[in-house]
Amino acid sequence: MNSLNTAIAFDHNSVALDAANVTTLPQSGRKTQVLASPQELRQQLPLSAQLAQRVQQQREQVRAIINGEDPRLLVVIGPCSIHNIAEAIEYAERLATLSEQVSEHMLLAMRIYIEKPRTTVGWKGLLYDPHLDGSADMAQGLQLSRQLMLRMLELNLPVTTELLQPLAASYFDDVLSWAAIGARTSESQIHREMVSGLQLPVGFKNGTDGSVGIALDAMRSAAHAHQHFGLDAQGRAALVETSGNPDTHLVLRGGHQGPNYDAHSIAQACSAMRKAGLDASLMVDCSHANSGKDPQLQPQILQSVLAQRAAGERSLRAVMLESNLMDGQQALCDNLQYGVSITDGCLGWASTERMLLAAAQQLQQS
Ligand SMILES: O=C[C@H](O)[C@H](O)COP(=O)(O)O
Ligand SMILES: C=C(OP(=O)(O)O)C(=O)O
Repeated sequence: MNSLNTAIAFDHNSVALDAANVTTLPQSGRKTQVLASPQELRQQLPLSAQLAQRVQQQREQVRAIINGEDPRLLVVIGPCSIHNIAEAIEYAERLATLSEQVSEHMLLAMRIYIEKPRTTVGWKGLLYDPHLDGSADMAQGLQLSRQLMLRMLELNLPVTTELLQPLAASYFDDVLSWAAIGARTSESQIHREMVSGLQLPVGFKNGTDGSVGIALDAMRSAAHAHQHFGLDAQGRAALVETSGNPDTHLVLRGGHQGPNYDAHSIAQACSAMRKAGLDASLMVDCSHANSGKDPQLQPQILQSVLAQRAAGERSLRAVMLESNLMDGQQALCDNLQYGVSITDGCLGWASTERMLLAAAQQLQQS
């Protein structure tokens, strides 16, 4: 077992799994193990009243930016995925310091991405496999993920993530200030239903093929009340009733045809949103298909967003950036380099800091 995420200061007593917790349904081909319920995890790792108030304030700030009432730029930034808790905390401490320096012009929120949607197969994230060795210790994945998010709140950083597995959302949604629905799931009714029950701002990404329409349909669906299948607080199968989420927006992340952050693509997206009766509120993802997965291109994509804002484009309210302690990416192996992503390539800290300080100055002048 890789000891990467066991030798840290968090105390993480995994929920003991005994034979009674392991079941195989007849003729199903599936073995199941019982995990802590959302309520149990929240009781074990509670959000204090003080931090709960902080989350409410962070959500209000994100909402105000997304709805165009606060002129600052929302910057959702951090590693493509979290695989090492100590590295994530070091990154967060640096980001928290930088956040204070740029707060007049930008709201920095950290990516705590614990679930990764894979094109085919691959490591699926801290939640699923915290030891990085296929042992799938999800009991510990749940604990480590929530502990890390609480630590981010103590550092005064808004916590953001991609909500990939709808059944996992209630383990974490009380601590989040913003969430993404990824390119591979924006078209999914199940994800739209989940978003309709969240009390936080959510960005729907355009599809991997570049289609923006699916994200706009998603926003309209998520604004509605739904009844759907899900979990209750005790982790039992439940009918879930939601009231609709009005705080959603579009995330442009490029597609198979190339980037979609240029002025023409932005104008097209805004016009489609208005035609659909939606507020034209956009985040540009400077990574993924907008950068062709070259992390070093992210500063120039951010520059394009800033130039468009300076030229009067008011729909550009947020950006996403993939950044880590060190540049680049590495394959998952036994001898990992410190601070380097094991999923998509990231911009290293030195370039990240330079980029954001320069951006803050530009925003001041515009
Ligand atoms: O953001 C991360 C990746 O782009 C996404 O998880 C898909 O990764 P994959 O194509 O390497 O599976
Ligand atoms: C997987 C991600 O993005 P996308 O859904 O755009 O591929 C991500 O932001 O980590």
